[in-house]
Amino acid sequence: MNATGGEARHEPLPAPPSLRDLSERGPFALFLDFDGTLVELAPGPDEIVIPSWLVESLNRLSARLDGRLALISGRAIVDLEKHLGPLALARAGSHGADCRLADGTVLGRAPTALTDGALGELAAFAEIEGFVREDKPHGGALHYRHDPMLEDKGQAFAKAFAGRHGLEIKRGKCVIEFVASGADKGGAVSALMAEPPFAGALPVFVGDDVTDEDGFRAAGQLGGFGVLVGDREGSQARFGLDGPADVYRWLEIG
Ligand SMILES: O=P(O)(O)OC[C@H]1O[C@H](O[C@H]2O[C@H](CO)[C@@H](O)[C@H](O)[C@H]2O)[C@H](O)[C@@H](O)[C@@H]1O
Repeated sequence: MNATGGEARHEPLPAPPSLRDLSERGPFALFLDFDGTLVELAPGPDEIVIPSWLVESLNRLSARLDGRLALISGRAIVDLEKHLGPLALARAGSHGADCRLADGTVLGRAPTALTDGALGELAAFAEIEGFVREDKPHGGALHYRHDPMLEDKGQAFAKAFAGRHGLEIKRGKCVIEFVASGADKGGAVSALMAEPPFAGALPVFVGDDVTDEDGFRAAGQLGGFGVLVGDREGSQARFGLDGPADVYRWLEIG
C-alpha cells in the first residue's frame, strides 16, 4: 500500500532494444527461460501448449547468433526434451543444477537427486494436503495453482523439509520446489558465459519468474541485462515484455 492507501504502483519497464540494434553493438547471447516466457503458463506442468514452430525457430535464431542461445529452465532437461524433442541448443535445467553446451558437454558437477526418504516424505505431504506433486530427476515440486490457499501450508512445510534434507527452496508461480543447494540460474549463465561460443558476448537473460532474478543479476554483472516478462515490483531486469507473444515478436520468431 502507498501513503494514500492505494495499491503501490511502479512504472512499466521499457521495451528492450531490437535484436538488430543489439547486434550493431557487438555479439550478444540470449538466455531464455521456458515456462511463462517461451510458452504460456497452463493449469499443470504437462498441460503446456508448445507452438509447432517453436523449436525450429529457436534453432534458427541460435544459428543466427552463432550458437549463443541457451534455454535456462526450472524444469529438468529430460522434461524439456519430453515437450520439445531432443535439443541441439545450449541448455540448463533444474534451476541451473544441470548445465550443458549445445553438443551435450556437461558443465560443472553432475546434479544430485533427492533421497528416497525425501521423495517419500514429499509424496506423502502432497497427497495428504492436496498439492500436485511433480517428481524431477534432480528435485521435486509442490504445485498449488488449483488451490492458491495452500500456499501458506506449503511454505511452512517447505522450510522444515528443506532444513531436514539440506535442500534449497525455489519459489515460483504457484509452485514450491526443492533442489540441492548451490544451484541457481545465475550460476548457469556464468558457467555458459565462460565457454565458447558465449565468452565475450553481452548476455541478455529473459524470464518471468522469481528464480529468473538470479539470471538477471548474473547477466548484469557480466555487462548485459535482464528482460522481465510480465510484471513484478523490484525486479532487477532493465527492460520488460508483456508475455510470450511479445517475446516471440521481439525474438522475431513465430
Ligand atoms: O524456469 P521455468 O522454465 O519457467 O520453469 C519453472 C517451473 O515451470 C513449471 O511450472 C510452472 O508452469 C506450469 C505450466 O505452465 C504451471 O502449471 C505452474 O503453476 C508453474 O509454476 C514446471 O512445472 C516447474 O517444474 C518449473 O520449475
